[in-house]
Amino acid sequence: MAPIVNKRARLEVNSGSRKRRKHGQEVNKLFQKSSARPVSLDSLPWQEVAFPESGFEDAEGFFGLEEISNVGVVKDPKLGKVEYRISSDIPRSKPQEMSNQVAELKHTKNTAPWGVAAEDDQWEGFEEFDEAEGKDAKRAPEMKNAGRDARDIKLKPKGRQNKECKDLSPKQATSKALVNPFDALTKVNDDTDDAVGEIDVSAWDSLNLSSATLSSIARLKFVKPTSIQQAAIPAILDGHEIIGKAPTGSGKTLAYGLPIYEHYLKTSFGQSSEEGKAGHRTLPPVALILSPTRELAHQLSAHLTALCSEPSSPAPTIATVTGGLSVHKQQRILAKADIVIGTPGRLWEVINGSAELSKSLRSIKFLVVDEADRLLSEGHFKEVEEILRILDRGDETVEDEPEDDNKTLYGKQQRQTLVFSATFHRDLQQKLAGKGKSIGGDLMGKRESMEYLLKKLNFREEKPQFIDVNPISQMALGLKEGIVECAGTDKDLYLYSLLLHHPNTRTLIFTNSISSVRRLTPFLQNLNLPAQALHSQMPQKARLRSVERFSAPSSQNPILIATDVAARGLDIPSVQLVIHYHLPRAADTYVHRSGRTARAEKSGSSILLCAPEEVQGVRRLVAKVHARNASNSTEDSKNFFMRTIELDRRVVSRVKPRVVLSKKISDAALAKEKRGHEDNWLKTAAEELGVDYDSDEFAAGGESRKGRGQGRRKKENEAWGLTKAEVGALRAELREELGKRINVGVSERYLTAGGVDVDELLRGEKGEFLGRVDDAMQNM
Ligand SMILES: Nc1ncnc2c1ncn2[C@@H]1O[C@H](COP(=O)(O)OP(=O)(O)OP(=O)(O)O)[C@@H](O)[C@H]1O
Repeated sequence: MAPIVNKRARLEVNSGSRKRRKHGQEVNKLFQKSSARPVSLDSLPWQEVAFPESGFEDAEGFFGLEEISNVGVVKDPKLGKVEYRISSDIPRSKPQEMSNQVAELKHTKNTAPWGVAAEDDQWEGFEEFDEAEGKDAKRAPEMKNAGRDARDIKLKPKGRQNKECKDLSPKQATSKALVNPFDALTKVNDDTDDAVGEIDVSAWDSLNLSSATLSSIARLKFVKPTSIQQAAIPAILDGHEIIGKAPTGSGKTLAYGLPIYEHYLKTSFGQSSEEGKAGHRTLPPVALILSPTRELAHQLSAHLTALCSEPSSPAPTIATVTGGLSVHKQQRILAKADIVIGTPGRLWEVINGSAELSKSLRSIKFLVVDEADRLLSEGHFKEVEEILRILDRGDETVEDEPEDDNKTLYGKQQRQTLVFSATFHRDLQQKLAGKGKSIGGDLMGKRESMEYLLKKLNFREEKPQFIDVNPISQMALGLKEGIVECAGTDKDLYLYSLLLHHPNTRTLIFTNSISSVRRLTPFLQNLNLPAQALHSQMPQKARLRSVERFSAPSSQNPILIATDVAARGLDIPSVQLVIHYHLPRAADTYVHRSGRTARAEKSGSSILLCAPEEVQGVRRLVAKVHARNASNSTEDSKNFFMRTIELDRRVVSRVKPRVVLSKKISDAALAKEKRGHEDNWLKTAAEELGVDYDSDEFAAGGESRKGRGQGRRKKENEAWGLTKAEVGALRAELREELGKRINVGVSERYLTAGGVDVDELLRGEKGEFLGRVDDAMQNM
């Protein structure tokens, strides 16, 4: 007879006495308590039952059986499913103890060798599970395999069963169209499975989450909910609509992600076995999540995938719909999705062309608008509006439409709209908070209003709940802010010097323009710094590749130069430094850019390179961003939200030659590239007009033109005019410069050993604020 693979949970090792039976029942009760946590089958230290030395020869058929002690099997009353639980009230057996127990078992006469105590088996749930859900294809693989012939079962290495499932559900694995660079960011360390059992998540108890969700949270090792999660989750689970405001990096994604998952689980277990047999959920999507950028959409997808990868629970299919990928492919993926995440433009394109998709999205339970102030701002709202129009289209025709089961499940009237951001415009915020007059100075403009938001988003509730977990500040607590003053023409020099002062630091540099990203990337690469570019005109794959390289744990000294496409929502672990190469155009942009560091209660620095012509702007910025802080601070502290950082001028002047050389080389390459594009364009235009085109003549004409930009054009022409040999010579010179030591005084050392303690400067032990907040406010 072929061996059977099976697993059994065992509460009591020995059988027999009434006393022991009673103890077993008491133990079982402990597993019903909320402190008992669900665990995934694979995370348990299953022990193979050793073949008995004597007396049980006829037990051959049970070879391959694995057992576990002190694990309860209980039925989750909320989800109606059976699960494995461990309790901190019951000490877990160590492997050694377990093998002792097995040894003991071998000599216990009336106990079967595979660990099932003949009388004392407290576990009665398996049969119930089999009966109720026996045909459900979504059961944990081990459960499905129980009792089957091993020839039908693809065995995985012991202790690593279902590993792929941990990273990605099978459905996700097959539907995944593109490698998501954010997968690595949210992947849970598989090697610490055992430790998962030790994570105490009792701090989440008050949120009333199902044990499957708690199990996921334990796997993510989130010991307690963040403030926004604590406040928003119960309200969402109670069916309310939410406008949530919380600082950057404070866990807003899971504030809506957890209720979505909870709802998904609830409705999935409610599916009929016929639907289960079909291999995927046949219900419409649970949620539609709108994101302002492609990168954020992919990151949200990875974040939710990590949450929803509980091996013993069904996993939702998450479809990410962003520009840069094939519409048809995305339509196919979307058709099977349980959770849809997308950027509004592409999403609209994809669903607009399909009546079926539009129809199924009209039945969503949750509409999430992440980074809402951005998505609802002028210039971006149109596409969101189009999507809302599609979602609500059925409203007028609802009476004519035949009754549809899907609608009764997530009827349009039951849709919950959830809106989140770290920043909201001042007027809107005031109105949402139900306060009268704005105290002024806080972030934000004038256009938006409560009525505007309510009207635009078609909230079902008359007044959604406004949750603001930190009315004082949008900035993360662990963030230090600083300013480096320099001439506008010296920004490249100071940027490089600053980077030298931060060796091995994951640094994100923000600029206001794509052309600056294009220029600074080769400039830093020439200086042997591994800079990556990110801007909206890059092809999608290159964008994802840049993020992937920047966030790879193995990257040394990673640097990403980006436009504000990376300012919102990106959650790249261990970004320690954000540099604003240009003063951001709006105060909320400054908040979001700076929020790429100091996330999840970590610390980080945000440093602004400030040219004299930007000083007024910086003062206004400080006044806006820190106004509320200032009004809550003591007289002494309120002047120092941002500190000036004095870089060692000797260092700066010594690195200048290499900076000049690197600039010349990158300018030459860019000028040639630009001229190449222009030439092509002009040649085509000239051909169409039937005139001759001479590029030198055109360049000379450009040079002779007077007015604004003349100096820049002249420089561009000079850079373009450099020959290959001249560029080669510059490169050789630069190599030599880079090989030189930077002598910074009495003790000669490489700069990378850390000449100036920028952190000390940011702590305020040196340096002084560029402008007083109160002065700045007077100047507004
Ligand atoms: N309860 C928790 N405990 C510990 N870490 C958490 C918890 N919830 C979320 N995190 C982690 O905190 C980080 C930031 O979360 P998230 O990206 O959701 O922040 P956010 O508030 O949306 O930020 P932003 O405003 O910049 O978009 C993530 O790495 C996430 O995994």
